[in-house]
Formats: sequence, C-alpha cells, structure tokens
Amino acid sequence: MISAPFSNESAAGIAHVYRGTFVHATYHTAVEILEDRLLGVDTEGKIAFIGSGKEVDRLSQKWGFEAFAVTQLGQHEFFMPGMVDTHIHASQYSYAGTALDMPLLQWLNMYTFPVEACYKDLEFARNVYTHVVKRTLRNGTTTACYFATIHTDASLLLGQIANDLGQRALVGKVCMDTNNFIPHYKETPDESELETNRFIGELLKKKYPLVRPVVTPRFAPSCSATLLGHLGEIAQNNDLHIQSHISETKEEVSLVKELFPDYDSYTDVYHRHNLLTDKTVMAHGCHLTDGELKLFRETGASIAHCPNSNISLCSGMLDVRRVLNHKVKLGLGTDVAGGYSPSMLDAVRRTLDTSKALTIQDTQYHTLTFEEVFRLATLGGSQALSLDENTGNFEVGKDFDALRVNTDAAGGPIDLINHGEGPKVESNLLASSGDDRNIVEVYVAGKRVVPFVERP
Ligand SMILES: Nc1nc2[nH]cnc2c(=O)[nH]1
Ligand SMILES: [Zn+2]
Repeated sequence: MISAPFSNESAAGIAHVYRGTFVHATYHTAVEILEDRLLGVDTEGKIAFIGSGKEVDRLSQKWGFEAFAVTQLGQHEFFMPGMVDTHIHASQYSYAGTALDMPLLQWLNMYTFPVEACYKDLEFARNVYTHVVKRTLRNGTTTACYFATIHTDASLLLGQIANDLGQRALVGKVCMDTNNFIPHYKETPDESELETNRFIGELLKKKYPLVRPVVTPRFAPSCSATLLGHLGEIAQNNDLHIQSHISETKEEVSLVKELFPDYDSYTDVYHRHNLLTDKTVMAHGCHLTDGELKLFRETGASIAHCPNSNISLCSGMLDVRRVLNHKVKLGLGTDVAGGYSPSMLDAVRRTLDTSKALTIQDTQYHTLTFEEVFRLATLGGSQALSLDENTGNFEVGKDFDALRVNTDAAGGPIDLINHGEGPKVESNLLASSGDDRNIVEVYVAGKRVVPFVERP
C-alpha cells in the first residue's frame, strides 16, 4: 500500500496508481479512449479514482499517494479491460485443435464424452485444469465461464485452481442423465441433483472471492425433463447462475423437437423448467427464431457467441446483429474444444469474420465494427454473465480487471512501421494481429496474475 487516503471517499487505501492510456467500452460508447489518465486502485482491488494525468499533484494530495510511486505506461502501451470468455469447456482443453472433422452430435460421441469420462482421475484433471486456467489468463481472459465434467470433485478442483491462479470464474459441474453412446458417462437424475447440491455447497463453503458455481445442464438432448426440473429448482432456490447450450445445429434442434414434442420450442424447454433467468447464459443460439429471441429478452437470458466453434463444427453462423436488435445480451466465447483456440482475441477475429461472411451473402447486411466487437469481448461479456457490477470496464467502484498491452513488445508479432499510430490504431492492431506476447501484464481485482509468480 502506498499510504492511507486523506479523503473519506473510499474506506480502503490506495495500493497502486497507473498513468497512461486506457481503452475501454462504456454503456454508451463502444470504444472510449482515455489518454493521459491516472487510475488509482485501492487495497481491495477496486478502481478508486480516474483523473487527468495533469492533475497528478492534486490527486496525490487528495488520495494520499506519492507522485514518484505512479507506474507510467510506455509510448505503445495501454490498459484495456480483461476479456470475458462466456463459454469454455475446461475439460476439453486436452484435445483442443485436434478433432474437428465431424458435426456436433457425432463429435460429442466420438471425441468429447470419452475424454470427459477421464476426469474421474483427479491427477488428470489437475494437469489439464492448471494448463487451461494458465493459458486463458495469459491470453487475457480475466473472467471465464467454465464447463467441467459430471465429476463433482474434479469440478471443485477446477474452482480451486482458478482461485489459486487468481482468475474470476463461474464453474459448472456438468449434469446429464442421457447418453446412449457412452452409457458410463452419465448420472441418474437423483445422483445429478445430489451431486449438484454437493458441488454448490462445497464450492460456496470455500469462500473463494472470485469463483462461483453455475448450474449446468449440458443441453436438452442430454437431460430428462425430470433432471431439468431439479436443476431449475436448485438455481431458483439458491439464486445461482445457469449455463447450457441451445440451437447450435439444425440437427440438434430437430432432435429436441423429437425428444420434447409438447414444448413450443427449444427455448420453451428451458423456460418451462425455470432455466431462463437474467443469470442464464446459453451458448450458440445459431438457429433461434424471433419468438425465441423475444423470450430471451423477456427473461433477461443471454447468448454466448462462439464463432470459432460454429465454423469449426460447421454448426451455423449466428447473426449477432439480429440478436442485438432484439436487445438480447450477448458475449463472446471460445467454446474450447469445439473452438480450437483458447484465446479471446481469436474470438474477436472470428466474430468479425462471421459478420463479414454474412455481409458477403447479403451486401445490405449491417456488418459489426471492430469497436462493437471489442465491447462484446469485455463489457458485453460481463453483462451477459450479469457480472457487470464488478467487471467489464474502467468505472470507479468496479474491480480493476485489466490487461497491460504493449503493441511494440519485444519479440511480439506486430511491426509498428509508422511509430505515430496512436491508441485507436494500436487497439485495432492488437485485435487483428496481436497475441499473448502483447499482453504483458494481467490484473484481476487489482492483483497482478500474469506474469505468473512461481511458488517455491
Ligand atoms: N460445442 C459443444 N456443444 C455442445 N452441446 C452439448 N455439449 C456440447 C459441447 O461439449 N460442445
Ligand atoms: Zn460448449
């Protein structure tokens, strides 16, 4: 801590002050560039103040920090908010990028279920989960919404690893009582209910400050109506987040129609089991009807757009513009391993690519801009997970979840040919050509979590 504040505006003292350029999204502006700002972070990891760099003397008096203790960013550096991966299967990271040669339902049977069954082995789980949390943090994912597997203890371990490495995370123990292809990788409805309650109870008991449980029915084809009912009740009684998949492929939509003939739509199946709330995030939604999107809007449920996966498994192309026009919340997801990349910068690129592919099909299409997609990767994701009170952009009172970006990092992938580019061009360059070499530091709730500090 630098010193106690003179002001009584914040109960906590100031721990760090940074000076330089801050690039973020607001509720009104897709990308706002704040040049020569001072940002103070308090001892609880929250943003205490944002002021002009020129006012350093006044601010240092007001907040009780020494001007020489301010961290000054370099010429090609800026801070941006940490990115929010609204949908990633931690358990599938072990085979990311190796098996994308069949459509979803076959892919699940052939590759996914056999691998996920291995998480009964806690040492296998520890190895993969440590790698995926580290890899996503290094790539700038400060918040991740994870699917684990049906195994409660391994799912708890994922929560522990995210906590230990300092990532903000929603962690879901997967629930499924239907699996005709690999019968040993499923639960009974009673087991699933009991184990979900155990998972939630034990995770909450740990009191990890940044890790929360999320109720996780895999998707309607893997769950009986009985199980969906149990899970809706658990989520409602404990006011919990919910995640699942919806309308990823046309084949899956037809299957749900067959399995649940008495429901109006795929969305109605979840809705009638109390699984659509303002803390629900549903992955994909490529083939949702206008009526279903209306139900999303009315319930406050959101969509995780996973463009790498949608293309890799040939599932469909989500029309993000249409979802936004319906005023449905939407964030971006990597959907590892349906998506082959754990990087949210990749999700940004694939979102732009899909929007441009839709424009190729229809030249009147209103293509997404870089600015809009930047917002979806940060503030949009935090809204989709109903976490935007705490994270998503640089607002006083929110946690300092931030990436220190250097577009000119030594050994990095970007050549700045004209050295006067400025932050507008350089944030574009990061999104189009940058990678983890340009993300030189990562902060979650004020704590620097990348570079990793190796424990003795
Ligand atoms: N992409 C994807 N879709 C799913 N639908 C149900 N399970 C899965 C999964 O593991 N990945
Ligand atoms: Zn998924």
